[in-house]
Amino acid sequence: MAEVVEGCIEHIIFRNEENGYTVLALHGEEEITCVGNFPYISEGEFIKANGSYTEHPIYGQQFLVESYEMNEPEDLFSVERYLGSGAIKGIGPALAARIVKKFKENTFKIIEEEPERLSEIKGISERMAKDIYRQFEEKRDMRSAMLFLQQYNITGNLAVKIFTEYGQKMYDILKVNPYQLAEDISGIGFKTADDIARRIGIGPDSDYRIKAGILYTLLQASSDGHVYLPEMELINRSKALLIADEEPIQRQLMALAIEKKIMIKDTPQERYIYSSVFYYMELNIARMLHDLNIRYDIKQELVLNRIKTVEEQFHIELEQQQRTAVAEAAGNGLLIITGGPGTGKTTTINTIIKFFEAEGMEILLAAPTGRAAKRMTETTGYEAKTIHRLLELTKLSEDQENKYSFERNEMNPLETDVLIIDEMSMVDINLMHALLKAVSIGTRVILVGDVNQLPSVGPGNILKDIIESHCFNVVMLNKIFRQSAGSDIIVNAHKINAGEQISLDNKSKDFFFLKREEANVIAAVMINLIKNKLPNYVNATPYDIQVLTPMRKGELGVERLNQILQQALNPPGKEKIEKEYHETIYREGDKVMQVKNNYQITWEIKSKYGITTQSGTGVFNGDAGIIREINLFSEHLIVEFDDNRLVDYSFSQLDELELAYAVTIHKSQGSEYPAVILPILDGPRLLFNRNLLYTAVTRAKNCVTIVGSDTMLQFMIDNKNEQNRYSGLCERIKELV
Ligand SMILES: Nc1ncnc2c1ncn2[C@@H]1O[C@H](COP(=O)(O)OP(=O)(O)OP(=O)(O)O)[C@@H](O)[C@H]1O
Repeated sequence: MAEVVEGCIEHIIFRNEENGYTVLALHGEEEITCVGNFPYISEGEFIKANGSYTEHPIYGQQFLVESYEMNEPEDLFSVERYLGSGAIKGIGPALAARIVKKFKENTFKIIEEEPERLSEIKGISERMAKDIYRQFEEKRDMRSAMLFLQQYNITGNLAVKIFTEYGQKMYDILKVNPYQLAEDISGIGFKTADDIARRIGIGPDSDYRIKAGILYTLLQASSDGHVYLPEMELINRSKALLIADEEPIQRQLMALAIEKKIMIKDTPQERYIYSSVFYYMELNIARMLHDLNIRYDIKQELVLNRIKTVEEQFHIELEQQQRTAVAEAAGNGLLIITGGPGTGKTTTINTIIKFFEAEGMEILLAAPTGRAAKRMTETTGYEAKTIHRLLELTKLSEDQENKYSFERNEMNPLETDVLIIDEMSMVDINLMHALLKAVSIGTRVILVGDVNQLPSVGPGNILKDIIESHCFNVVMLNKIFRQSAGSDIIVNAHKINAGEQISLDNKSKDFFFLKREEANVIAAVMINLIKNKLPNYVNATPYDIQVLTPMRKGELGVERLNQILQQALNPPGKEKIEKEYHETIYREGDKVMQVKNNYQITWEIKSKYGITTQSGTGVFNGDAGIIREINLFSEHLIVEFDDNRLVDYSFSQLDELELAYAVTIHKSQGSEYPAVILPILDGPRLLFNRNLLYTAVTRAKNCVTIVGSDTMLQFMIDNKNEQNRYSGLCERIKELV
């Protein structure tokens, strides 16, 4: 039942700064605990709140606030309390008492209308009087802005961000073009802006709306990996989003092109539409690649001698292709090395490093993810960084949450003679652009990767486009070495890639197929494998065994499998604390994965006495860990990642974590696991392709077990149709020749 309570905020018990969720003690006729969304409210202020009483299992009776308004404090005691509460910096209880004693019931009026009179009070200078006035105004403005935005369901940090960005202009912008918010403020997308626009009464055919819808459609396409869209596809998608006709969309396309927000690229066959940012990125990448591609005059003999030394050192003989790679690396500014698992990429990189080292050259190594960089460090014996670290990522400012920039760029390039990047298939257009900007001409750049892996999560098809342009030196390694040839994981990966049948007779030591035709049976088999069969076989813990699945949804999708596997592998227990967040239960002992890059979050490594011995920042998309501790009172949980790194998450950051008993094959890119289980039964035909299966199989170091349907497995091997990605880099590179 809706009720109204009124009173003074005695004490703020808890506040989540992210979303404004607050627990406070309200002093009215009686003491009430109120919970709800109260950003920007201070102790000592007066509110009148609508809501209803609820019973919390631990904290007892609470008043759940749905909406509230500010009341001016009425009696002198309350005015004094408010002023002295700390709400206005520089005024403490003693000064508040003096102010109220002098101005009595006119106190607020004086502050607002004749603030200079405050300096009549001992202890307040003219400057301070001005400052009090400014703070008072700011608070009032911010508060009215908060209340205004609350009508549109914008609360917490987001509301503060909007007001901080626009100030008093906020009202005009909201009235005329709320779509501006989607462009200026991270955290507001087209949907939110459209929602605000509708409530404000902006018509569905407003020019601003159509333009914003087109830009949003391009943005959405980029989250599917596209760099541009063909015109008709863009129009059709925009029509569906905006529920509008083609004509106004065509018109606004032209307007956006004039404003230089989009670029139109005509080809003989089709017209492509880019967001301007991506268009220039693509163009610059193509140009920078050409600029780097310088020929060096290196004596073949020298190269051969060096290779010989390395061969003696490692007791191997390089294959012809590997030799070519070393010679090309020595003689060219740009080289691409590609090959599947076990084809000797690492061995080639190591020889290249030795060559340049002997030449006295500086060498830097990097890879796109933390895990890939770690692996590169292990296999080369030289420190490899993530590309982000290499480029010295910095945050622009505290209030611009997701805006990052790199210290290393064209003004301050990397100081090195040689740069080797591994796992290039995971590098998207943004990262490639940032990377190349930081490389000066004359640096030798060696890009290594497996072009048959799934393309990057972010937009673009960088590695493939560079190779297919046929404009640069590419060495393809395709021989599987003897050591690797003993592994059916590697042999089968190559067969899958070539569209050949693989043997499913289970005579292998590291590649198994268990035919099951029902989702629940498949789930039960997987549990048995993880709990009982595989740990001993691969000498690993159940946590090291990773289930990889093609989809998020469905009976064998990530979401359902995580629930089933959580229940089987980490069931609830008296001693295990859990927290439910957005319909997921996070429980102590759960396996979780960070699902976005967070460069700011800190980690610590502690000694057994609990003393921090090492600390740093950054947890990256794809990093997996275990929940060690959940604290319901402080609303935090602690996750332990690789190398005993402990990371403290507040509950409001739980969006960054997902259960990771099962993860999608897409998310597993760049990671390796001792053992992988693949449930393959049924799903969208487009998704079930060779590329996906190949990526999944190559994630396993020691053992792959496929559980499911052999027909579907064969279908995947036969299905060469990769999901289409619109990317124009290959063309841009060719155009510049
Ligand atoms: N020329 C060679 N002669 C003999 N063995 C080789 C040669 N080159 C590589 N190898 C061996 O083949 C195996 C695979 O090589 P390497 O690790 O370099 O391949 P890779 O392409 O990096 O593999 P992955 O992508 O799976 O890490 C290793 O055991 C390596 O020692």
